[in-house]
Amino acid sequence: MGLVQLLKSQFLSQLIICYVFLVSGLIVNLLQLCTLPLWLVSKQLARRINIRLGYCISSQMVAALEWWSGTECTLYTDPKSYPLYGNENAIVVLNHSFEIDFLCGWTFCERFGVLGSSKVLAKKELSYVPVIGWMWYFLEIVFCKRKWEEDRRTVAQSLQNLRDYPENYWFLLYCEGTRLTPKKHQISMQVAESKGLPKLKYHLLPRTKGFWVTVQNLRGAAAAVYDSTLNFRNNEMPTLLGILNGKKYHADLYVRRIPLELIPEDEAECAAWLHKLYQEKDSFQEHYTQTGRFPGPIVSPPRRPWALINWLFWCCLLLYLLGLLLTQLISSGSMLTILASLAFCSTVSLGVRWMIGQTEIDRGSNHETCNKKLRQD
Ligand SMILES: CC/C=C\C/C=C\C/C=C\C/C=C\C/C=C\C/C=C\CCC(=O)SCCNC(=O)CCNC(=O)[C@H](O)C(C)(C)COP(=O)(O)OP(=O)(O)OC[C@H]1O[C@@H](n2cnc3c(N)ncnc32)[C@H](O)[C@@H]1OP(=O)(O)O
Ligand SMILES: CCCCCCCCCCCCCCCC(=O)OC[C@@H](O)COP(=O)(O)O
Repeated sequence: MGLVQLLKSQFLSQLIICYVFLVSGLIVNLLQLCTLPLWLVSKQLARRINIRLGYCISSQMVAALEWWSGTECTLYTDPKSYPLYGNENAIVVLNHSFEIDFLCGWTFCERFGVLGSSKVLAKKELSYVPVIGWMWYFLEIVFCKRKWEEDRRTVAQSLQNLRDYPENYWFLLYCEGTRLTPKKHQISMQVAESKGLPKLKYHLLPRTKGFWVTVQNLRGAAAAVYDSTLNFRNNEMPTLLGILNGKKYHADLYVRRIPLELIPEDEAECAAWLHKLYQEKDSFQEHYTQTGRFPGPIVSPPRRPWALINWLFWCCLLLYLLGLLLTQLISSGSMLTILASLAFCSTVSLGVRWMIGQTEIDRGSNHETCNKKLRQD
């Protein structure tokens, strides 16, 4: 193990990264809160400011992936579609099999200049996660309770609000609705069987309602669906803790651009279209397993320096302040202040560990396994 790798694997290095992320994140959340009155005066300006503030947070995680762990991301796509990426609104459909799939998504957003404005249909529980969840509130992220009776109205309304969004965005949709586990896969394939649908080997059966409502409400605002299939080389199952440890992974993403006009308007036809899409996605994963690559040419976008620059800025500022604080602490010699500082460090460490827990599949929800309709079936 080299010296740099040894440094990356040290608890202290990781604690510093977490401290910078948490403290800068809370500062940004506070600044976002301050933009609230501006929404009344100029909504579009408030949105543009929040895009940049949001970037300060999400790009730190991208920097950890790209610069700290050195993870490489390869894009397989049609060169004719490439110039459109980042220059139009799009709905991204991505497989939900890995703990850091969202982070790989963010990396591509960063490389195409839409990181600050990127959107997702996220479960409501994530809106309570400090820093990220609170940031999402100001970025008009669409939350769902995964209860269609309630979601059909709220999700449609939130999507309508995005129609006049001032900057290009990608709207991410995990149609599988939850992360893939063997148990969830088994149940999902029982549902497929009961509906007379072909079984999928690498995906859960897609939930079609969210996709339909998204396409219908963003028709005319989004130009295309980016069908995206992600996998990692060497059968790796990457984790956020691995990234913080400085472990390097290699992600491969296969993207097909499908103009939105090609997607049927009728709900049942749209659902059938999505099921067919997932059968195709399954065949791409099979191809990957067999050959170690996706079909089509590689057109990889380079990483940009902005995420690193933002990260270095926050590191310098917050480590300087921490240094000042520690110097005062040591010179004061007060036992109480020293104990309070230790308690602060432990809180940062535990707080971020809890946040990282949100990304862990083992701690995931039991959505699917406790689906009411399924139990009735
Ligand atoms: C060039 C580069 C391109 C791309 C780069 C890639 C990406 C970058 C893009 C953007 C990045 C942006 C942000 C990323 C950052 C962070 C994201 C992090 C995480 C957030 C993700 C989540 O939180 S995922 C969870 C929430 N999302 C969803 O659930 C979406 C999918 N779900 C739906 O659409 C649902 O339909 C619903 C939520 C709208 C409603 O759910 P509900 O459960 O109430 O309804 P159902 O859909 O289940 O309806 C009932 C029907 O389902 C059938 N059923 C029952 N059991 C199952 C089962 N196990 N599997 C499948 N189907 C089932 C049931 O029979 C009913 O059938 P009907 O025939 O009656 O419809
Ligand atoms: C700079 C690095 C600092 C690292 C610490 C940051 C930790 C913050 C992480 C919070 C990110 C929250 C995003 C979680 C995304 C996710 O994957 O959600 C799961 C859902 O889709 C589905 O949930 P489930 O039904 O449970 O599978």
